[in-house]
Parts: sequence; structure tokens; C-alpha cells
Amino acid sequence: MKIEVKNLSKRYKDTNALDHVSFTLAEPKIYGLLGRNGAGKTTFMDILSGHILASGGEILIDGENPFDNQRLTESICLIKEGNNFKRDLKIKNVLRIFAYFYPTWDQQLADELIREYNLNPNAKVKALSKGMESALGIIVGMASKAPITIFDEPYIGLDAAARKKFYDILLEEFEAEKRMIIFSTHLIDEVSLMFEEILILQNGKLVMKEEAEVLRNSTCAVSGTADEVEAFISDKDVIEKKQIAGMMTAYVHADMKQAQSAGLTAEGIPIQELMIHLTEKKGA
Ligand SMILES: Nc1ncnc2c1ncn2[C@@H]1O[C@H](COP(=O)(O)OP(=O)(O)OP(=O)(O)O)[C@@H](O)[C@H]1O
Repeated sequence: MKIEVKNLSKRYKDTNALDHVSFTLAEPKIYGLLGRNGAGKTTFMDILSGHILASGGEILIDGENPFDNQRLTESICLIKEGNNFKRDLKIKNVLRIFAYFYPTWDQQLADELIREYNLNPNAKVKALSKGMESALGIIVGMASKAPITIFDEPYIGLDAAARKKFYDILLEEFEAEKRMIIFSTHLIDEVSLMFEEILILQNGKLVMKEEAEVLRNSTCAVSGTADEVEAFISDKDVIEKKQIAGMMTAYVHADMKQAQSAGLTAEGIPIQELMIHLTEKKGA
């Protein structure tokens, strides 16, 4: 499916939650949607899922507006941080409802994951711990097999082992059957290797959209004496630099090999660091 975001804006009283955002997503990839608190991520995902209306601009999915659009909403599954399900329903009935709603629903996968996460199908949602409720969200998101599956911080309360299980399942399922997965998280270091493309929002604006591989190959942290580093970065786009005594480390848009052949130490920048510095630079 193709998502075209054109000049998208959303205003809440005095806040521009989204401010003339434009981009296109056209491939079944795992997209990381990143940004600091209040950057506009949830607002974007809500508009994309057809839950709320934009104040300006538009999102088109295969040429159509998702708001109140049955044909499209059965192709989009949004799993949020919590409150995804009616609290009085039993798990098995939650699954029935979603199975009915999504034409792509995979019951076998849902059953497998229910066992994997040790959930009791007869338990009511309100009796679940936070982590169990998140596990149910993950199960629904994965089993929906929706061509556009969106996870907005889907794992509140899940411990590290259960999160790892989720990442393994997600990658396995994605490899078996590619679909568009949009993943928003603050646990960036944990998941950044899964991302194939990264979008960063800051104060309602898109400040970066780049393939993860390109990003990894085109940015690096260079260290050496302050004079050497300054000489190397003088003609480059510098993200951040810090100096201690005579030594300097700079985060810069440059090829790692180029820095190494200039006699500097160069290593990759973790996506989380990059996000923090890019958003600071843009005036966080
Ligand atoms: N329903 C609302 N009413 C008023 N303001 C809102 C509403 N929803 C979001 N906002 C504001 O819009 C901005 C963007 O919020 P949004 O929830 O989209 O950010 P986010 O990137 O998802 O943040 P977080 O990472 O903290 O979840 C924030 O300033 C927020 O306070």
C-alpha cells in the first residue's frame, strides 16, 4: 500500500501537534517513527488510522482518505500503549471480534502467540496485568496481518524477555510475509536494528526520513585531538561536538572510512544518540 502525507497539520488550541508534514511511504518495510515527548507521533498515527481528522493537508492511502473509510480501516491495525480493548471482554472474544474485522486475520498465529505468552483465553481484559494486556495487543497486531500495522509504544509493563519475544516474532513474521509496519518507541536502542527506515518528528515537523542503512553509513562519531577533528569536520555537517581537555569527539555526516584514513578514530552513532542530537539541534 502507498501512504502519501501531504502538508499534514493538526492543531489543538495553541499547539501545532503536526505542522505541514509531507512524505511518502510506499514499501512494505519496518519503519521507526521516533521523536521526543510531544513530537506528534501519536497524532500522526491516529490520523493515519482514520481515528481523527487533520486540521490541514491530508493523508492518502492508495489515493483515499482513511477517515471513516471502512475499506481502508480493515487494512490498518493500530495498537496503542494501552486501552486497546473493552475491559469486560474475555480474551477469546477480543480475538473473535478482531478476527471478524480483519479479512487478513491469522487465527493459527493468534493461537500460537496466546500460548507463547501464556494467556488464558477465558480471562477478562480487566483481570490482566499491564504486561499481559500489552501481550494481547501485540498478538492482535501481529495476527491481524493488516497491510499497515502500527505499534505505538506497544509494550508498557512487558519485561525484557517478553519484549525480546515480541521482536523475534515481529521479525520472523515480517520475513515470512512483508507488510508495512510502523513502530513508535522510546526504547530506540533495543529495536533500532529492526528498523529499515527511520522518520523523526520534532515539534510537529519531520526533521529526518532516511533508510537506516544509509544513516548508519553516512554518519559517524570521530575522535582525536581537537585540532585533527576540527580540521576533518571543517567542511562537514556537524551534528554535535564535545571537547575534553585537548581531545574532541564529533558526530558528523561523513563516511567512517574517510575519517579513519584521516587518522581519526571513527565509530557508528547509535540511532538513539543520533535522534537526541538531531532533535536538540532543531531546537528542542
Ligand atoms: N487531544 C489533545 N488535546 C490537546 N492537545 C493534544 C491532544 N493530543 C495531543 N496534544 C498535543 O499535541 C502535541 C503532540 O502530541 P502527541 O501525543 O502526538 O506526541 P507524541 O510524539 O506521541 O508524544 P509522546 O512520545 O510523549 O507520546 C503535544 O504537545 C500534545 O500535548
